[in-house]
Amino acid sequence: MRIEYQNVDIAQEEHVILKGVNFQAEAGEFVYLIGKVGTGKSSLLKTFYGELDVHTGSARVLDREMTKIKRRHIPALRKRLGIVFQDFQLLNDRTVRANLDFVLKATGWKKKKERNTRIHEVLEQVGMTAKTDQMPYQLSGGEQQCVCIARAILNHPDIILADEATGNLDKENGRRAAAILYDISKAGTTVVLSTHNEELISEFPGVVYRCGEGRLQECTDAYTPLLAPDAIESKSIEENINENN
Ligand SMILES: Nc1ncnc2c1ncn2[C@@H]1O[C@H](COP(=O)(O)OP(=O)(O)OP(=O)(O)O)[C@@H](O)[C@H]1O
Repeated sequence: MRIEYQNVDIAQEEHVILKGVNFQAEAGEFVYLIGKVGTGKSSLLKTFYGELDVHTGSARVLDREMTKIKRRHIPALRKRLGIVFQDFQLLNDRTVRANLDFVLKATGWKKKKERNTRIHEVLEQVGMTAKTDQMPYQLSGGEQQCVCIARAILNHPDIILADEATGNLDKENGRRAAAILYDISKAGTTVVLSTHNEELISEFPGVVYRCGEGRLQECTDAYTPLLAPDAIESKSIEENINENN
């Protein structure tokens, strides 16, 4: 198991946002975190990369117990995670290549030739090699998000955490970002994607967790009727939609 939480409370300051969280994600799994604004999706993701502390229950991320992790061990953990934010956070004063090179240099890639090869590989994976020497502001939002995904996969992370990675994008670009993340998960990386766009779930099926009313609940099965043609035939679409809400 790459992430395994048992009975973990997620709190902001003194206020518990999610109580008794149980959450699991394995290698190669595509996991959705869904739920209304302010229900705790980002807070939960932040605990996975040590941005928000947890103190209760058992909270394993890779080989670390997050309730006991020391500050000094967090950078090593983060090297094994790829993090994709909604607001891109690319460095606007340098090209796509230089953005990616910056991360490689900071994570110990000494040889320029190897860095360039890796940059080419990740940009190819997200379909962005044509934009290698462009500045971020010369790219569309969707293209910038693809570069962010490329940046997140540079060091072959075990887990990708994507917080509303499709949220600022129009429908087609959101779909494109989700498709890239989905392919990455099929190659063995665990992907956890928080999203408001529940339409993605039918196209890119995965494990679904819903945040709401201070709890996190797995509800993958609630989506199976929408995915299985037999189940859809035996019920009206309205019935399926009502069931899933
Ligand atoms: N730094 C903070 N300090 C105090 N409270 C916070 C902080 N960040 C978030 N919160 C509160 O925690 C709750 C959960 O916020 P969180 O950002 O995790 O929700 P979310 O489900 O990710 O929302 P969204 O869909 O808008 O991103 C909200 O009530 C929010 O006001």
